Amino acid sequence: MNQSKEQRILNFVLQNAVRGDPCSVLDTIDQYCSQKEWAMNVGNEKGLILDKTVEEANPSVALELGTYCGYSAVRIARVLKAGAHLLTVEFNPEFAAIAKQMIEFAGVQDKVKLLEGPSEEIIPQLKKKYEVDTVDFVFLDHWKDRYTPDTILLQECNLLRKGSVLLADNVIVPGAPEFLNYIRNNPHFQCTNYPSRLEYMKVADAMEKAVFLG
Ligand SMILES: Nc1ncc2ncn(CCCCCNC(=O)c3cc(-c4ccc(F)cc4)cc(O)c3O)c2n1
Ligand SMILES: [Mg+2]
Repeated sequence: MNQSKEQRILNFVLQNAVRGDPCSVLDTIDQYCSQKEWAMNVGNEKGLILDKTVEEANPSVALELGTYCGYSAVRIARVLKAGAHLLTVEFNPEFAAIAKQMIEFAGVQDKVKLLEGPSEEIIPQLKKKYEVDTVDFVFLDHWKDRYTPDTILLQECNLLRKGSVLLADNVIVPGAPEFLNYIRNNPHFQCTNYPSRLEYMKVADAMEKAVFLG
């Protein structure tokens, strides 16, 4: 059975990156995906925006929707303060298995909890099943038409607090026009747009930050 692209990315990391060194894992994924096979990791350019946003938010509890191969989970976990943790949600079992190995190889497994299932099922379970009070930071990188319903669901489940930071990937490509319309016209959120490039391509993309005002 021939390998998937995601398996090839993981194998390239296992053979070329330094175990326990998150930066070398990120650099190795970026090297493979820019030189060999494109993949939908947030990448290094938008990754720098992600780094700065996470560092500024300095979250105790972070949530990621759409783990994929674990690139942004490693990216986020490596800048979390002691005792903080990331919950990352992935519904594709093959991607979840790849991401689990990627996170462990990078050595950030103690900071990351990978939850398998669709966001719409996991979010309502966060308080009772995963003992979450509120989330301080959310990275939206899953189905682009789930950004709005899941932002509403987070509010309905009382998972946001005054100052919670949402950061959405791909608001230009593939695009999340309905989310931009919702969040920019919602008085409970303060929005900022960060123009950038689509990962590994000379194509414009952007990230949108939205701070919950309570
Ligand atoms: N509800 C739920 N709950 C949990 C879940 N876990 C996974 N999923 C499904 C996520 C499916 C992948 C989402 N990501 C993207 O589609 C994506 C695409 C591109 C892209 C592609 C082709 C181009 F030509 C240009 C750009 C670039 C990106 O950076 C992207 O992030 C879930 N859904
Ligand atoms: Mg993305």
